[in-house]
Amino acid sequence: MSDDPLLSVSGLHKYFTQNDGFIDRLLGADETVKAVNGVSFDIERGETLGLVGESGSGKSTTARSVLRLDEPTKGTVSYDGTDLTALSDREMTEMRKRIQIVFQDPASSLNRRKTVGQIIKQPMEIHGLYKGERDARVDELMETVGLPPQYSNRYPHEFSGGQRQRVGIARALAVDPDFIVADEPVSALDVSIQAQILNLLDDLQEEFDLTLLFIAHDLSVIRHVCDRVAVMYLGEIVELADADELFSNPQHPYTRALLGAIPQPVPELARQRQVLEGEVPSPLDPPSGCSFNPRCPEATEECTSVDPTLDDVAGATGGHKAACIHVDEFETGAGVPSAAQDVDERFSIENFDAEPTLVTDGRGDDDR
Ligand SMILES: Nc1ncnc2c1ncn2[C@@H]1O[C@H](COP(=O)(O)OP(=O)(O)OP(=O)(O)O)[C@@H](O)[C@H]1O
Repeated sequence: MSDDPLLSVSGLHKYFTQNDGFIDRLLGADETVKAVNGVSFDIERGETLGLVGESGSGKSTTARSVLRLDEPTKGTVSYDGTDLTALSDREMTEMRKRIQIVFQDPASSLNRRKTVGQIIKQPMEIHGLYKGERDARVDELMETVGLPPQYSNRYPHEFSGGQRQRVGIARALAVDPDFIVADEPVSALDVSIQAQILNLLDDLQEEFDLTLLFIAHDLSVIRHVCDRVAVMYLGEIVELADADELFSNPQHPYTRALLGAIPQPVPELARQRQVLEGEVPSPLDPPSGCSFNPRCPEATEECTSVDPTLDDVAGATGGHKAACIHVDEFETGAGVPSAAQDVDERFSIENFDAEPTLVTDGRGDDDR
């Protein structure tokens, strides 16, 4: 870690208060959803940090709180030395030129009534950028993301799912940001199209010197694009490591279980894997002690009362941390023997060079 990360998140909390009904409010019966509960991480310039975990673990809320799309309850978010949580709304709007987001579902995140050209142009208009050159810039951005510029006057429904996500990426690039949050950018897409979009993001990162926070629930996707990975469970980071280290030497039982969920073609290895049973508990009523203990195959009595902190893994390199009181008792590198190899095969290079085909029949569903 350098002393000068682009993004530094410290002690971030986001609690939602639920008191839906009139009676609840009258009785003061608030219920607190601890969606993000004390998360800290840095992202270096030019780095891609992956945030992974099951649905409901708090990944999107972490990203939204970093961008102040949800106001953080507590904690600091330092971006290039500026504490975002202390900025006025006007200052934050100004800062959003530098920080953009790509959403999961391009179908719902693009305005159906606007042409893709208008959609890509809009951030430039909001921020008063590229006056007089916006049309030319739309064409250039469409080319950059692999879409023919002559289709800029078409509507989102005339494009396929993968192409719509390219439009979402072009929109994010329009204001020339240096940091992009990609919130499950390929989850809604077919696997072969996922590879194209991941490859595009890889290329763009290099071309535009981007720093990325990449959110996914699928470790295979994370493996392909991320330099480092933070594993989230019930609002907390339970493991943080370089991507190679995480895949070859997973420490937290939750990470091991997530790795075990990656499809395993070798029957012998498939039998060895840990199965993750049950669901993420409600953040309205988290378990005491380690929040993973009710589902953890390694849990002991102590785990029901001791809340583990995210500590350095003994003997590991590259800032590998895990939040588990039993971590030093586990066998090193004993996660899922060929998980890394499976993932590499799934996103093999053959999947990467397919040219996008534009949908011209108006259905726009050929590559989802
Ligand atoms: N606006 C909100 N009001 C109340 N609870 C919320 C709100 N937004 C999120 N939550 C809750 O916070 C928890 C974390 O949700 P979040 O969407 O951040 O998880 P996630 O890991 O991104 O999952 P997913 O992949 O399904 O989006 C969930 O229990 C969710 O129901």
